[in-house]
Amino acid sequence: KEKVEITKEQRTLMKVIVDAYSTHQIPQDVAKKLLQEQYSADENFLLLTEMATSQVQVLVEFTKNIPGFLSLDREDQIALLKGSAVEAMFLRSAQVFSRKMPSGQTEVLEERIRKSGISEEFIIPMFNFYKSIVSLHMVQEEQALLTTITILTPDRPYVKDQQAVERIQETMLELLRKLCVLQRPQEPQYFARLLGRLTELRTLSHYHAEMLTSWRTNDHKFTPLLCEIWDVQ
Ligand SMILES: Cc1cc(OCc2c(-c3c(Cl)cncc3Cl)noc2C(C)C)ccc1-c1ccc2c(C(=O)O)cn(C)c2c1
Repeated sequence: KEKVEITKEQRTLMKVIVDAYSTHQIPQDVAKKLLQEQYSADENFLLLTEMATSQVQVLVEFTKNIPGFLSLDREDQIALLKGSAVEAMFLRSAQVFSRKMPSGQTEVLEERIRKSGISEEFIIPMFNFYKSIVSLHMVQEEQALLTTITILTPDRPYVKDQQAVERIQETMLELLRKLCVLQRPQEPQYFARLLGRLTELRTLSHYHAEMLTSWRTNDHKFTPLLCEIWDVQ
């Protein structure tokens, strides 16, 4: 039986990442709007756009706290953020469905996503993904590390120094592997299941590109930040 233990520096790394992950959250006033605004498809789209914009700001702040990220080439930092934003946001929005948000916000959020002009062909895989994340019952350390690993994917478009990204990602993968072994000794495949979700995320981000196109053909507007990070308009 492999004797797994977390080293002191791994514990420090874990604390930095989890603190950053829990500190940067969507502001309450944005989340509260979920319950207030009325329910038209346009109103829902507008709210989701506002949440996505806020989520990107949260994501940028979180990423800056990933040890080693700011020492990467600046253009590579941008390429990693642009390449991973949708995947990180799907992970984060899935986690909203994992932990019940206060006062029925989760149900309202689901309704607003279902009624925001997204066609059924994308709604189905999106909510299947949410279910697959909920079923993992991830703890916060796992959520934070899985998001970090997604951001540090070396083979995103336009990344020049992939080795530098790989080195940091490997540190995070090793830490997550140990955590899984320690937290779930009865589930030896749990780490592999977590990484399997990253494959699902890639598929979702391809669907997402089509979602954006169909929204745009219906003349939906995005915010400047979303246009920049998603290369639309
Ligand atoms: C729930 C959602 C949706 C969202 O984007 C909404 C969108 C998406 C899209 C879709 Cl629908 C689903 N997943 C990922 C994408 Cl990126 N694609 O385009 C849009 C907009 C531009 C219409 C962005 C962010 C959140 C989100 C995330 C975290 C929290 C949170 C917490 O952490 O406590 C509390 N609240 C209310 C949250 C809301």
